[in-house]
Amino acid sequence: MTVIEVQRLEKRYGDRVAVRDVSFTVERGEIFGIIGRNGAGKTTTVEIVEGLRKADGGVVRVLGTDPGDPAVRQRLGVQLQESQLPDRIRVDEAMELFASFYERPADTAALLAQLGLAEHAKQQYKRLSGGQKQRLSIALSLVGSPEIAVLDELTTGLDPQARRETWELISDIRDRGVTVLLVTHFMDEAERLCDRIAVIDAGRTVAIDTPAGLIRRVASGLTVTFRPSAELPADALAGVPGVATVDVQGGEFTITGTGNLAHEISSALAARSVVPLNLNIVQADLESAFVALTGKEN
Ligand SMILES: Nc1ncnc2c1ncn2[C@@H]1O[C@H](COP(=O)(O)OP(=O)(O)OP(=O)(O)O)[C@@H](O)[C@H]1O
Repeated sequence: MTVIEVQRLEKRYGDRVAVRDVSFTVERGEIFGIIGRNGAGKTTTVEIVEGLRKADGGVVRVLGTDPGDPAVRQRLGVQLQESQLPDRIRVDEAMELFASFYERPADTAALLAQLGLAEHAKQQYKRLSGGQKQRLSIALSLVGSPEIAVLDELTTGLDPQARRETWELISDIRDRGVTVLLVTHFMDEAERLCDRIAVIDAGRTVAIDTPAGLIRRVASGLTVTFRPSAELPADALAGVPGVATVDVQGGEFTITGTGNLAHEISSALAARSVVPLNLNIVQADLESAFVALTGKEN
């Protein structure tokens, strides 16, 4: 069942076009990611889904109705940006305050416990660590027992351990039946967490697929680099099985392709009595797919 539908969305700020043509649908129970580099239009898109901004063109439906509809807002959990809570508010006070906005609030003490914040309930917001603040912002987004949680740049500023813990938390939220719309510019986060991903570039959706599907779409699964131990013509490996492209820069060969690429290359080199020095084999990941799809480093 589709819970969010975005078709040909457009949004301008004055002369600046922030969103040109964004379309995607989110199905109930999935973690749907939106990835793109800074300024691609991700936040503008989700703020329209949240009912915080109005679209200039296109169609947006959330749970079958307009995103601004108060009944929809009751069913949607939105993550606050860090600066939006007063320094002195206590964790439990923030939870009670946000719970009061909802008709069907969750048990705030149980939610704090689930997010590992029970022992910080009486602490002031300003005294929390970055990871604790982030967990509180997730707790606040869940306080209304939402069907959909919209999380924007979830792990920015967290250390690797806190990032991993946050990822587990998001998986848990999904396992409890909440649909998650996740905005991120971290490729590892998207690859690890999301069931499907929309890639947004310069205000347009350029691809929508599973992480594995996006990776498969980019031509080659493997990249092999090495320096030959002896003179090797640039076209020496062109006909080797699995080889898609060969590039030589400053004596270093970079070969993309599929299949048993490293073995095939080593055999071809051995036949010429050449040894591959500094041999490196890299499996394609979402980062490389993203670069191939958008033509830019993130
Ligand atoms: N309130 C605003 N007024 C004017 N321009 C804006 C406003 N908000 C965003 N923009 C511009 O719209 C474009 C898209 O911004 P948006 O924040 O949606 O992108 P983003 O993909 O979320 O980027 P980031 O990852 O940096 O948050 C950018 O060029 C941005 O400068």
